[in-house]
Amino acid sequence: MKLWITRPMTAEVDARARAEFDVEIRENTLPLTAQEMQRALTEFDVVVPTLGDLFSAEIFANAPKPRCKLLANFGVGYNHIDITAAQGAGIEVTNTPGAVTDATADVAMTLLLMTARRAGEGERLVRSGAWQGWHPTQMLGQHATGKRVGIVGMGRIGQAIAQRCHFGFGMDVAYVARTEKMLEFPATRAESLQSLAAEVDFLVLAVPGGAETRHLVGPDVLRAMKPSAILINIARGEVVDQAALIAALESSDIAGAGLDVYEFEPNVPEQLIRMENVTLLPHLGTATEEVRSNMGHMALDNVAAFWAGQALPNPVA
Ligand SMILES: NC(=O)C1=CN([C@@H]2O[C@H](COP(=O)(O)OP(=O)(O)OC[C@H]3O[C@@H](n4cnc5c(N)ncnc54)[C@H](O)[C@@H]3O)[C@@H](O)[C@H]2O)C=CC1
Ligand SMILES: O=C(O)C(=O)CO
Repeated sequence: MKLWITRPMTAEVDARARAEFDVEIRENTLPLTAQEMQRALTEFDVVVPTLGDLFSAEIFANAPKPRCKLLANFGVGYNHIDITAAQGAGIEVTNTPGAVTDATADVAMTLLLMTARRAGEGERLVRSGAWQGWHPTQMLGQHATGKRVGIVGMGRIGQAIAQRCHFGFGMDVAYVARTEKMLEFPATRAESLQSLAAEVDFLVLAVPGGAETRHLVGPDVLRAMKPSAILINIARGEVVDQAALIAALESSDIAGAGLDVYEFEPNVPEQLIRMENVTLLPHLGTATEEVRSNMGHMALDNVAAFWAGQALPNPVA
């Protein structure tokens, strides 16, 4: 079996891959080009892609009889792969659920606290040398403890965020979901995203990306939010209509935003970069050595199961 790992992984994952498989590890850290995706489908039996590798229907259509039989995605989000087209081409897809959950929830809390407490702005002030010292009304932010948080996408990460908000910060938790969730702490299911947006201090996005959630948060939802509210997005950039978000921030319809992901990643609009009330992180959700190793092992477990003819541990859809 020929395996292609499309980015360098942590040392332990690379070492395991080399020990267990006939593997080529691509040195480049940028997304695959269309030509490389064709190569992935025609020259390898199994490929480990990741976010940014846009395996569109067109890519699969251009490789009608692919050698590749498994895309073992590195990451839980798989909105960059057209699953229907992959399956139509006889290619299975797996992902890495669970390995990412706590780290991504931690980054959601980082963004929430940094934005509410103006931590990025404060850091920039200290580094600039312009800080003139403490005084009672210096850089007043928003108190987070005891406030109301609304979670959009009450899955693994959404629930881990809700848990942190409830147990760590005594927040009131509300959410939108198709079904009521059985949780170990109190949380209210809102009737709609619009009504949730209207009643919370922090609106946190944790839904998968893809056509179904594209621009889920647009002008209507942003207008419904309180002027004091903060939007947090750790999901996917396109879940938010970025132009509408910029407009809402510019007209003070909302108080701020904490973003780990962007609609046209890694392109971040100048307007957002200029705003002091926006915290901007470079898609750091799972960026720890431990978590990236766990994700890599999970992807390789799927590869190994596939090659042994066993049931795939983490098939998507
Ligand atoms: N910033 C980062 O580095 C990371 C971002 N992510 C993103 O987070 C997403 C969620 O991951 P998990 O929690 O593991 O997935 P999950 O599948 O456990 O949870 C997603 C939840 O969203 C719900 N949902 C889907 N559409 C919805 C809608 N329109 N309204 C309300 N709820 C909706 C689903 O029913 C599910 O409960 C991933 O798909 C990925 O895009 C994941 C890991 C790291
Ligand atoms: O797992 C994902 O979906 C990510 O965004 C990065 O870990």
